[in-house]
Amino acid sequence: MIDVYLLSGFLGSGKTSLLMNLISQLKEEGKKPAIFMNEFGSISIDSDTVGKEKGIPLKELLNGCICCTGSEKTEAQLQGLLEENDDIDVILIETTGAAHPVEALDAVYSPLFADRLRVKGIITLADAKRWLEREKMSPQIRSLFMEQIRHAHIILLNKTDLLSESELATVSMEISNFNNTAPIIQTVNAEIPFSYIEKTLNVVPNPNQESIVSGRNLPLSSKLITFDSPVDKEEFEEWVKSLPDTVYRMKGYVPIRGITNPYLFQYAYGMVNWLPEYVKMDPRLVIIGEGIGQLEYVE
Ligand SMILES: Nc1nc2c(ncn2[C@@H]2O[C@H](COP(=O)(O)OP(=O)(O)OP(=O)(O)O)[C@@H](O)[C@H]2O)c(=O)[nH]1
Repeated sequence: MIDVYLLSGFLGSGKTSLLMNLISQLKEEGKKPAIFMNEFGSISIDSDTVGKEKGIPLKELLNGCICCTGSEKTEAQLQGLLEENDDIDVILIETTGAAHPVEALDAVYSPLFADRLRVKGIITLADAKRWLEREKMSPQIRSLFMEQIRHAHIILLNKTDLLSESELATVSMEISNFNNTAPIIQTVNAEIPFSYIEKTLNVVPNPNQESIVSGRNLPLSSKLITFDSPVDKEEFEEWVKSLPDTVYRMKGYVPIRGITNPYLFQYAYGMVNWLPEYVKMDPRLVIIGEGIGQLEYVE
């Protein structure tokens, strides 16, 4: 299993700085990290910087952000990365600053990789100065900025050098009230030992919950459901409608009674989408949401 870490955070919060720090630490430890990056538009300056680090596989999604270009493309990219490099230990994903954490998670978690990738969690860079000035943001941007912090499994309160001690105390307190499950680490230039991140996110997963995002009391988690036998499509859709609205995303291959191959099933924001598959995929479904550990499909 390859460990996957998602680096989240608003535009300019320090994600690239963190990525560079972590790469050099991992290389010092003799590990082989791979990087997945995404930026809006075409060639990004960030990828040029990282490309200078020799010997690290870099797959960049150039045509938009990792989360909105469709998961097939991400899956293909990940597949390529895994095929070309069979000795990767860790994958670091720098999500675009405009990504919602659920979308970022969604992009890396595919039923295709359930046996190969272990998503360890989301590390969010929170720009301390921007937090203080968040009232100046438009409501939509502010909400994204705050969602990234709310769903973090570890928060790096970055750019602390730009704040006075009393401002820093205020920001730390406000953020810990806002997300009371993630540890908050004050950083400058996103300097943090990788061993801390590894240790914090390294908890033994509960085998009953098949949690893909491991960790204790995490705000966001995922769950894998496998199907032993084909289901009735209408009953399945009824079940989908009955789910709590803290289920944000589902995708996978659902075996339908009377149809040869499992259908590709997608669910996002209340919308359901079915697509026939020409290949027989393993019948399993991934659910991403909050408080979903006990969800089961029963006909
Ligand atoms: N003063 C200060 N500047 C910082 C700190 N961390 C990062 N910066 C600067 O902030 C700018 C953005 O940092 P990046 O690491 O590129 O942030 P990013 O989140 O990758 O940015 P985008 O790719 O644009 O979303 C750079 O000019 C950094 O040098 C910090 O702790 N203090």
